[in-house]
Amino acid sequence: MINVEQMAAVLEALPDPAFILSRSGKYVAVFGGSDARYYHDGTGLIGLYIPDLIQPEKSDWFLKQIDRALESRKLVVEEYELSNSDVKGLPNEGPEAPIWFEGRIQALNFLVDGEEVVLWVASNISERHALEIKLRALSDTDQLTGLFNRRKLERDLTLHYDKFVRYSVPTSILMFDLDNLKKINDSKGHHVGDEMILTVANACRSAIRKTDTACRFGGDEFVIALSNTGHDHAHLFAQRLNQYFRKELSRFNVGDTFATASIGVTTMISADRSYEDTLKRADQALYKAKGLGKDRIVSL
Ligand SMILES: Nc1nc2c(ncn2[C@@H]2O[C@H](COP(=O)(O)OP(=O)(O)OP(=O)(O)O)[C@@H](O)[C@H]2O)c(=O)[nH]1
Repeated sequence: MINVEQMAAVLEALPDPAFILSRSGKYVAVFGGSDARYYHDGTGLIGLYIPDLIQPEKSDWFLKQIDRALESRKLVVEEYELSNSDVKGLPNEGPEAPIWFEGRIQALNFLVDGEEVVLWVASNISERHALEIKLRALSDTDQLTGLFNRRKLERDLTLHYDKFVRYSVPTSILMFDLDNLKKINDSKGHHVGDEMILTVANACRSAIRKTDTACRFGGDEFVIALSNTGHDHAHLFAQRLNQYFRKELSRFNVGDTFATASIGVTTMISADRSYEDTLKRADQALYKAKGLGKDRIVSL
C-alpha cells in the first residue's frame, strides 16, 4: 500500500501540472509540472483567482471550461495557447515562448470552502502543435512552386462562397494554362519547362493580396481566387498578368512557338449553387481562350 507521504510524493512527481480550480476560478492547489524546461512554477498562484490574473477574454474562456466540466461531469479536453506574461504572478523562469497546452478538465466529487472544484491537467503540447502546423502547411502546398494546391483552394473557395451567399461579397476566379509547354519541354528540356512554371508562380505570388489564393491547379494550370473582387477589377488584374506573362515568358519561346498563357475569368453570381459552378465557368472561359488562338483573356 502507498502511504500518505508517498501519495504526496506521487502528486509532486506528476510530469504535467495538475491544478485544482474552483467554479469561481480560484487556484486551490497545484501539483507536479516541476520541470522548468516545460512549465512555469504555478505555486505562487494558490489562493488567487483567474479573473484577477488573466485578461478578461481569456479568463472568461477558462471559467467557461470549468463550468462545462462541472455541468457535464465528463472529461473536457481543449487546446489553448498561453504564455507566462498572460498570467500575472508567474515567474520568468521557464519557457520563453508562448506554450500550447492541452487542458484535461474533470469535475471532482468534493467541495472546497463550499465551492465545486475541478482537476485541470495542463500538458505542454507545443512541439506537437508546431509539427501539426508544419504538416498542414505542407499538405496545402504544391511542392514545385510553393503555391497552394487544389485542396487549399477548394477550402478557401468554400469560405468565399459562404461569404458571397451571406453578404453578397463576390469572389472572382482566374483560371489559366500555359500555352505550348509541351513543345517547350520537348525542345528545351523538362527543366526549362519547370522554370517557366516557376516564373508564372512567382508572378502570381507577387501580384496577389494576402486575402487572395494562388494555386497550382494541375500540371501547367493555375487558379487565382480574388476575394472581394468584382468582374471589372478581375478583368483588369488578368490583363496585367497577361502583359507580365508576355514579357517574362518570352525567353522560353521556341522559334515561332510562343510561351504565353491563356486566361479564363469569371465572378460568383447568384445563380451559382456552389463555388464549383463558378470554377466550371472559369474553366469554360479558359477553354474558349485556347480555342480562339491562345495568349488571351476570355471573361464569362
Ligand atoms: N516541365 C514541366 N512540364 C509539365 C509539368 N506538369 C505538366 N507538364 C507538361 O505540360 C503539358 C500540359 O499539356 P498541354 O496543356 O496539353 O500542353 P500545351 O503544350 O501547353 O498545350 P496547350 O495548353 O494547348 O498550349 C504536358 O506536356 C505536360 O507534360 C511540370 O511540372 N513541369
